[in-house]
Amino acid sequence: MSQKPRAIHFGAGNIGRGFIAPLLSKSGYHVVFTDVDKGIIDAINEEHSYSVHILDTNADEDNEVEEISYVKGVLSTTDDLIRELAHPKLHIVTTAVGLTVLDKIAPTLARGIAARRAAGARPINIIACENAIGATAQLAEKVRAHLGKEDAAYAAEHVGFANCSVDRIVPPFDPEAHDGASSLDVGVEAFFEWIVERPALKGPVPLDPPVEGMKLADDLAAYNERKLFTLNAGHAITAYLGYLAKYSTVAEAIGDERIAATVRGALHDEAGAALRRKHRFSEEEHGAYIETVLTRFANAAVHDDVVRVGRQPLRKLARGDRLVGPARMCTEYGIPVHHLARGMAAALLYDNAKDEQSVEMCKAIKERGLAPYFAELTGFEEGSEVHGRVLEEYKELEGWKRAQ
Ligand SMILES: NC(=O)C1=CN([C@@H]2O[C@H](COP(=O)(O)OP(=O)(O)OC[C@H]3O[C@@H](n4cnc5c(N)ncnc54)[C@H](O)[C@@H]3O)[C@@H](O)[C@H]2O)C=CC1
Ligand SMILES: O=P(O)(O)OC[C@H]1O[C@](O)(CO)[C@@H](O)[C@@H]1O
Repeated sequence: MSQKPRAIHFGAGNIGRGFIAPLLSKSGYHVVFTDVDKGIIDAINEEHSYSVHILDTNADEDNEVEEISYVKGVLSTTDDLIRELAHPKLHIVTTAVGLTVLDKIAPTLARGIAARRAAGARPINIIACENAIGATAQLAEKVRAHLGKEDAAYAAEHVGFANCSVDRIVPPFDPEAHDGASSLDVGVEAFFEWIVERPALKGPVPLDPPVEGMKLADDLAAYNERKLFTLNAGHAITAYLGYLAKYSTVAEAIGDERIAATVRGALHDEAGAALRRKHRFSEEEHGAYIETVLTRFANAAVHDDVVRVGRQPLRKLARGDRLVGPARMCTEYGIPVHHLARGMAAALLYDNAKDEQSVEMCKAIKERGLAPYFAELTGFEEGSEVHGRVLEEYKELEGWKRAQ
């Protein structure tokens, strides 16, 4: 039996296989993937390895390939997973399943924690690598709801729930377009950033062994907001405007000067101005961060569909999320929002019959009216400046839609 420290990763999808597991594996952890998808788990247990293709027109070297080996898979619906969660060599549990799935994995994690208490096992850290501020805190609350009193007391002492900011663009990968690639392979951009909340970690800090590429921060909130309100905000605006203008990928959409101007304005003059005020990022440093983000969007080597980046518009229009979040921050600092208003309007026009949230949103706008619905969704009251501007932008963008 391997004496390596172990990591369990929930969600053997793009970000799991393409970002988190590779860092853990390269740092000396034996990675155990768990997923509801039996096809992926069976493939992992047949191959025990796969390749990460670095696809980046911005990188010095194109088509670099990293081999990830010695991985295994466990179906998340079986008791094998509880045995894995109770393993004495388990150090870390990560997730990349989607924010809305955290509810579903919480009872399993609670059972795993109870089994660790019964076995007197070592401390572990749980990190939810989802696109949201405080995703791990949300998971922790859901897990605690399933713990008895003694298990909760054990968890408080021995289980770290650390929030993080997770940034790497990993769209679905087409193995057929790459010689010799397998169905488990993934295609990623070269850039990555994983920042974890240091004060929440249990046991040795940095982790033992340290995870190469995992940065630790005492003030995660600043990095979290910087990422969500820059990369994700700009990405979402590019995707929604790109969809309206009938582009299929983010790289194509950002190549349209009308879209690029809106994204630049939203990131530099609005979200960026508010982030600099709140978190004291220097103009030079934050400007460079935004420019890197824009260069990443233009990377045509990763084929990133606007419908992937725009998926679930209601989650993206939630109050603390990537569009409304920075707009609210702007209003707190008296910064007018023109470009972000256009981005929110484009999100409200996202009409994709294959996306459940888009269907729900379009139906609600039709039945309840745009003005009250937008106010209810975002908290921007009817009659407020932002509300009025979003309505104006919506009307103008309807013209884009008709023009196609
Ligand atoms: N793909 C990307 O570029 C990035 C994604 N993220 C975040 O990472 C998370 C995952 O995104 P992707 O990897 O793109 O999605 P994905 O769809 O490729 O992977 C999610 C995986 O979770 C599995 N899953 C679903 N329900 C499950 C359950 N109950 N138990 C165990 N596994 C389950 C799915 O079968 C799938 O394999 C999302 O929160 C996303 O916002 C964050 C940064 C980058
Ligand atoms: O994964 P979500 O939250 O649906 O949003 C897509 C976003 O996530 C990413 O995949 C990575 O941060 C971005 O490409 C994009 O902004």
